[in-house]
Amino acid sequence: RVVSLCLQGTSTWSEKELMQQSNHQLLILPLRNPPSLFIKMDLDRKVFGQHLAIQIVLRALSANMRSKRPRKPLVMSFHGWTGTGKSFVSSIIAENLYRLNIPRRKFVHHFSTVLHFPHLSHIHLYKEQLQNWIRGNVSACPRSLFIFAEMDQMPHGLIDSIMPFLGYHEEIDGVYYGKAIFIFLNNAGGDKITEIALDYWRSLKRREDIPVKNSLFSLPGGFFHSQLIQKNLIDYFIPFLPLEYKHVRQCVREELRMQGHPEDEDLIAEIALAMTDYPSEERLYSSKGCKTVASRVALSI
Ligand SMILES: Nc1ncnc2c1ncn2[C@@H]1O[C@H](COP(=O)(O)OP(=O)(O)OP(=O)(O)O)[C@@H](O)[C@H]1O
Repeated sequence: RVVSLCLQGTSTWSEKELMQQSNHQLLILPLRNPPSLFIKMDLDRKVFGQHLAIQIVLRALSANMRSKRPRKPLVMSFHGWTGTGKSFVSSIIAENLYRLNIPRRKFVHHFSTVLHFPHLSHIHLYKEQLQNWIRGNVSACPRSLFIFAEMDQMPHGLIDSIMPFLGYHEEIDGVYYGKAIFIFLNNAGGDKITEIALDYWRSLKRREDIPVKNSLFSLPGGFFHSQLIQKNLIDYFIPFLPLEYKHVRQCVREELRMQGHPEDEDLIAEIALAMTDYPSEERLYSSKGCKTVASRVALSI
């Protein structure tokens, strides 16, 4: 009966009231607005070692959501080593933007370069499909969230094809894009971020003291040759720091809890120690972040 769902506005309908509306063609669902309190609680509780990323994400979201009619869509680019929480944070954002437990596939669109755009020779087709997908979904639901994984492997021409949607336009062919949110996930820049974190550590400074405005965020290489950068369409470059022993311990503890096992301190220390492998001398960071924690816990129990 619910033909189309859409997330909009600041309505405070209850779930029951929403269900009563469900015979309408278009069901407008309330967004969490302002979202920052809920997201902040979730990010602070679930994400370890990423104070910088959390801080910037929260500022970015509240700036965008505060405005009734943002002048451009919010575009954030997450950078960092594998397993540091880029996808995790984007799913927390997705979960928190919407108040109800309704399938999020209507509003949250995930693209994986490897999965969705595997053949370079089909790039013209992909461009058209991608533009149509974005246009169609934003015209149905202005507050749509688009998450692009493995952005650094995406063919440049393809990224550039979504450029018109990311800029300052009142409307394009009758569609307003200012409420859409785009998140790009990248490993590009991860080594540089680690280098800076390491410098801080070596000069006995706390990583929490790395300022938000740091040169590390003018990141090089990979998809940065794209027009997205040259045209300044990315609003925030968000660094994900490499995870330390204590963060991996937190991930292991959380994983044990999730898998319903007691918190075995020896096992927590053993897994975290085995995973902290970089640099080879100091063994300060986990080069896989928390990515393999779940399987290691499953294997060890
Ligand atoms: N900072 C973190 N705090 C808590 N858990 C984390 C963190 N980073 C990673 N994890 C855990 O590890 C899993 C894998 O991390 P995630 O997929 O977010 O990494 P990623 O940075 O997106 O990696 P990749 O670059 O390989 O895609 C998450 O689902 C989460 O359970």
